[in-house]
Amino acid sequence: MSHPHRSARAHLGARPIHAVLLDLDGTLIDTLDEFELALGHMLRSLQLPPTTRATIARTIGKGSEHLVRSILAQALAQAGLPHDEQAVAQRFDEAMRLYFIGYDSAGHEHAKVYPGVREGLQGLQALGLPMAVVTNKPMRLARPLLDATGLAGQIEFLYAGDSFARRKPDPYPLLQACERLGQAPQQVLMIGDSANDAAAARAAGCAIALLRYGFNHGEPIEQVAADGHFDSIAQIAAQLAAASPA
Ligand SMILES: O=C(O)COP(=O)(O)O
Ligand SMILES: [Mg+2]
Repeated sequence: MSHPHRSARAHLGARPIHAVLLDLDGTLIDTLDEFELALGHMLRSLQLPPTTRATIARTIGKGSEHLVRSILAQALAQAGLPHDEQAVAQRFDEAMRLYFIGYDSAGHEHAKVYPGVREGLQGLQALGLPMAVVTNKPMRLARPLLDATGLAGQIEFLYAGDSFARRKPDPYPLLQACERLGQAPQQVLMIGDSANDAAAARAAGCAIALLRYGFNHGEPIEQVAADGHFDSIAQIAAQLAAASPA
């Protein structure tokens, strides 16, 4: 589904916006509880010490392999076990398997859609903007989450962390999404919560709006250059609408 001939009704500053790409974790949905349950199951099963929510929040955003590898290395270190690359590699496949089992059994009742998301997506839809999700989360975790929260109905499609060989901060998935939406990247707005999203958007030539409530690898999001920093997606929709010519 593409909308290439519609004239722009939405603007961010002087830039006409014809479509929107959305990050998932930390942008649409607060998934910290699910991550905590899944990693808790993984660590308990491996008889390793638990991690903390703050550590998880700092480590989310670069895909499941990165998350599992980092948490595994830290838990091994904490247990006084070897935690070099080789030691981690030895347990990695089993850890991933346990992580997915933990994630599946966590269910989606813990997933919290952030305030202003449903209203914001409706506002963007009302401006005639087609939307797609571009996440680093693997498809088998991302798809059920969008279905369970009812957000799937508002987007055209989902590209996940394993949809392509390259993922954010590489611009490739964003460029593929722009092409499928039939829009030049310069007229597409990425909405995200991290430096990873911003780097991918910049490299793709997209505009980038960053949310203050997500997980920016534990760093203050204001430090990441963007076309705007916002408190909610509803606020972004309002700004795009306000800047639109009548
Ligand atoms: O699963 C992750 O690491 C992050 O996913 P995101 O790209 O939706 O923030
Ligand atoms: Mg994110």
